[in-house]
Amino acid sequence: MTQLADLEQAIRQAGVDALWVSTPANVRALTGFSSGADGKVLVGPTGTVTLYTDSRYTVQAQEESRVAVQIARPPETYQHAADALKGLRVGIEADHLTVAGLEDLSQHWEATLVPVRGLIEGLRAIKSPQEVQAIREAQALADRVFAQVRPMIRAGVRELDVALELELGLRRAGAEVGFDVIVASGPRGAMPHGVASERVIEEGDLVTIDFGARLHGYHSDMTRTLAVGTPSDEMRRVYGAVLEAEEAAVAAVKPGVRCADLDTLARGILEQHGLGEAFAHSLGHGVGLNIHETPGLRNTSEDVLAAGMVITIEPGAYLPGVGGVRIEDLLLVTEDGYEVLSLTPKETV
Ligand SMILES: CSCC[C@H](N)C(=O)N1CCC[C@H]1C(=O)N[C@@H](C)C(=O)O
Repeated sequence: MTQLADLEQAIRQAGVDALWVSTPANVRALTGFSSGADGKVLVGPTGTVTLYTDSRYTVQAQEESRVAVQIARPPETYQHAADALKGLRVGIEADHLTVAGLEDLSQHWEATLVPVRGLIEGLRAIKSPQEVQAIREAQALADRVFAQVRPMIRAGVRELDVALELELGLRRAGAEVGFDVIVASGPRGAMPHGVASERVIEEGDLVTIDFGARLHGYHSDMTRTLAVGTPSDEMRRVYGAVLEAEEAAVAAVKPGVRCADLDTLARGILEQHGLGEAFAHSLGHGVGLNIHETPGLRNTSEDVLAAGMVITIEPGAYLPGVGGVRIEDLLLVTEDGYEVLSLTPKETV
């Protein structure tokens, strides 16, 4: 729910007079239209916001959109906007607009098209109370589903069946499945994005489960690594190291902290345990309409934490041929620190 005043200021700062929005999550954030992928938005030079979509969505757009709706298909969409944009500098979303899309706009508009990056994404990083509530509910629902499914995670069960139960649980509770469920057991745990396979979980395995709900468009995200039976001493040591890094990074979350510094903190702890090389991804990310959004908690990030951001902290260690561990919490950055939204307990391994 991006505020119009903030949007106008960001557009001015980007040095453009108007903005053509084609990124689905940005379309949704600006308008409330839930089929963002089938809509485009023009923020005009006077600050007027128009949602363009086609006649399949007439009723839906009228019900959902907070802004004026124009039903049209390209090329009428472009022609409709052309007069208002003559001679202006119009921002286009460089991270999303295709080369073909750029050609179409150039053909129809007598305007200077200026690539902009991350303009609306930056505004979306700070969530409104309503957005926080949607994420909170999505995570609470995911926590409940995890508790229901937990007893079936044992030796002899396929990863796919664990994923299916999680998906069914989310669906039954009224949510969507936020992303392909990761269930990575035994040596498959060495794959950070090891989506559930036909592998049968064995005694002594660690099992990494990373899943999320999507509710009213907003995601949750959480990872737990569980032990089935007694894992090797090596994997128990790795688990302890990842837990230490996770807890230290969570404890350091507060407004004003540089995301790059948080990544360095967690990475440093894993390095002390000889697992620096094994931490094969960034520490975390913002969560909202997209599963991965601003801020980026990685060592090259310029982002700084601010109250109202919803982020993950998810260090991991991945040992090819052996296994892996990841522990992830979902956090709201508050005025004086943080609130952990993912309430599923971490197990003793
Ligand atoms: C396909 S959505 C995966 C959600 C998951 N919680 C997640 O964000 N993961 C899993 C391990 C790595 C991490 C990830 O994909 N991080 C991105 C932001 C990166 O580039 O490091």
